[in-house]
Formats: sequence, structure tokens, C-alpha cells
Amino acid sequence: MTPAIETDALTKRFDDTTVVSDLRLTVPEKSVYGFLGPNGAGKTTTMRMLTTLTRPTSGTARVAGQSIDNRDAVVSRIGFLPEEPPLYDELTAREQLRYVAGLRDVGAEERINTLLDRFDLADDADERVSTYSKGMKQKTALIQAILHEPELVFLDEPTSGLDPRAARTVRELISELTDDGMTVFLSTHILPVVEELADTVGVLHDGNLVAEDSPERLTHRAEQEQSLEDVFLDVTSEEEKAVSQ
Ligand SMILES: Nc1ncnc2c1ncn2[C@@H]1O[C@H](COP(=O)(O)OP(=O)(O)OP(=O)(O)O)[C@@H](O)[C@H]1O
Repeated sequence: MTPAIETDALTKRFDDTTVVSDLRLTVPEKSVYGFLGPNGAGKTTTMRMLTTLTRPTSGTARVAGQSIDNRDAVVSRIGFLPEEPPLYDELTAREQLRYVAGLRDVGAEERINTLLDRFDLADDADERVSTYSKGMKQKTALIQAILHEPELVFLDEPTSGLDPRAARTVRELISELTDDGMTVFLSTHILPVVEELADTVGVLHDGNLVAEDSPERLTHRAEQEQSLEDVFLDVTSEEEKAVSQ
């Protein structure tokens, strides 16, 4: 089976600073990959390369079976929820979704209605986005990212800034996406999000993939059972020690 994502020595430098270094990762189809790392680790930059928004300095990647050099082929097969999703405050959710469907050239009226229903937004779909809570906006943005039924969806910090209830709803919706056969690549610095959702967790630190395993195996990698948070702090501080030596 072709992996949903396969990177080979993917590297991004800005001037003299290497922000993503020699990244090699493989994400199987229909799985949830949790991309975990502290602020500034290089998660967003990696996602921007994989979604063709920025070019790598060196290295390659295939996304949904297509080379990231082939922008149109990749973009038609993926969805992307950026950290700050583009929503027009003056439009209603329904208008917003129709607009995006038009850009994507997908006849989506029925799918829009189904998704609004499923995301519990149907009653407010004709209100302006400016009146929405942060959670409602995030759900609208998530629908926008999956409207064209992508094989693979990239989510950058999808629960950040949400209150616990809204964050839970968004987590539940994300876990349902794999039921539809989608692959989810999810970046976050919030541990419970990956602990709950991810099949595989990759820990990025200073642009390097310092650990990669299932959440369960990561938490059992020390002899005594540790929480994922302990492992995360361990691997990131081990790296810091190695770098400073
Ligand atoms: N266009 C750019 N020019 C120069 N440096 C950049 C650029 N974009 C990102 N960086 C730097 O690259 C590093 C990684 O940033 P990135 O946004 O990828 O990290 P992140 O892991 O997504 O962090 P966060 O969790 O804070 O979003 C940071 O030090 C950032 O300042």
C-alpha cells in the first residue's frame, strides 16, 4: 500500500538556520499521525512543505502518492486546517462553505448540509461567522478543510485556544475522520490530544525527529511506566544535552 506521506531527508533552512533537518517519516494510509513538539520545533514549517505552501531547501516528499513538486496533484488530494484558519467574518458558515466549494469546483450542497448537521452547526449555519464562538469557527474551518473529501488532512494545532468542551468536540470529530477512510496528520504541542487520537507519534525537537512510536510504546519506553509528558520532556531535554555537548 502506498503510504499517505513519505519524506526523504526533508530539510528547510532560513538563511543559516536549519528549521527542519533531514526529516524521514512514513505515515500509513488511514492512520492518525501525531506530530508533537514544543513551540518553534518546526512543525508548521514541515506542514507547509508537505502541503506545498513552501519548498524544501533539500530532500523530497510524496504526499497522497504525489511528489510535492506536483502542487496541483497534491492540493486536490489534501485538506489543510492552518493554525489561523481563513474565515470571512461577514459571511455565514453556509456562504463560506459554498465559496470554498466553488473554489474547489465541487458541487457540494448536499455534503455541506450533511457536514453542518454532523458538526452540530446546522441551526447556526445562516448566522454570520462573526457571531460564532471559537469552537464554532474551528468546526466551520474543519468542514472547509474536508469539504472536497480529501484522502489526507493536515491539522495544525486544531484544538489550540478552545475551551475544554469545544476541544473535546473537535477531538471527537477528528477521530471520526478516520472512520471515513481519511489519513490525519496532526500537529500539536498538547499531549492529551495525541495520546487520545494518534496511532503514531513523532516528536520533533529543533527540527529533528527525536522519537517516533505508538503513544503506548512511547510511554513504556522507559522501564518504569511514564506518562507521555515525561517521555516528551526526556527526549527533548536529552536532545538539548546532546546539542550543548
Ligand atoms: N519565514 C521564516 N523565516 C525565518 N524563520 C522562520 C520562518 N518561518 C519559521 N521560521 C522559524 O522556524 C522555526 C520553526 O517554526 P515553526 O513555526 O515551524 O515551529 P512550530 O513547531 O510550528 O512552532 P509553534 O508550535 O510555535 O507553531 C522558528 O524558530 C521560526 O522562528
